[in-house]
Amino acid sequence: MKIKVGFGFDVHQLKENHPFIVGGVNLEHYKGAFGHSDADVLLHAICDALLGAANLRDIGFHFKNTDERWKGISSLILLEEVAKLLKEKNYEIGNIDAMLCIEAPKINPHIPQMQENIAKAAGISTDEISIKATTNEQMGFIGREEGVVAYAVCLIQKI
Ligand SMILES: Nc1ccn([C@@H]2O[C@H](COP(=O)(O)O)[C@@H](O)[C@H]2O)c(=O)n1
Ligand SMILES: C[C@@]1(CO)OP(=O)(O)OP(=O)(O)OC[C@H]1O
Repeated sequence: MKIKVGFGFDVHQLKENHPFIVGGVNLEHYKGAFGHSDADVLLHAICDALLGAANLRDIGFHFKNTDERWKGISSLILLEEVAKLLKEKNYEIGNIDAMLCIEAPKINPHIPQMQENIAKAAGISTDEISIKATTNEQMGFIGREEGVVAYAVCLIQKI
């Protein structure tokens, strides 16, 4: 069986009075992530990990940030499209492990809902989706809440 690994990274700026959507969950916070889409940093890192594993370029290659079709779009839809691209290449997703670097708010209470959202969009079990979070101990741009970061790795296999 051919197994491949993928890695993804994303960063988004935080701005006041913006929605803060992470893993398809709308977090209550005084700041939110800014981007062309809904700026879901977790889903973007996961999309890039999946695309990378299948050697299918990256999220910006498939969904250009100048294309009006993707303006404000839910990244759950982008993840669904990425899962379709992998299926067309006869890959199934094994597991995903992701790390969020977000100073605030607390992510832990929202992880089960994020797992549900990602499982539905990617077509895999919640048990195959791990999400973790850390602060940046008040240091740097993450610590000052100027931005947020996510990393993800995944395994995929040929069907
Ligand atoms: N936005 C966050 C950040 C962290 N967590 C959880 O808190 C633990 C401690 O975080 P430190 O950065 O102080 O090490 C971390 O391991 C997470 O479980 C969180 O839920 N949301
Ligand atoms: C998702 C896309 C497309 O709407 O826009 P953004 O929300 O700005 O996100 P980014 O992580 O910069 O990635 C790729 C983009 O093309």
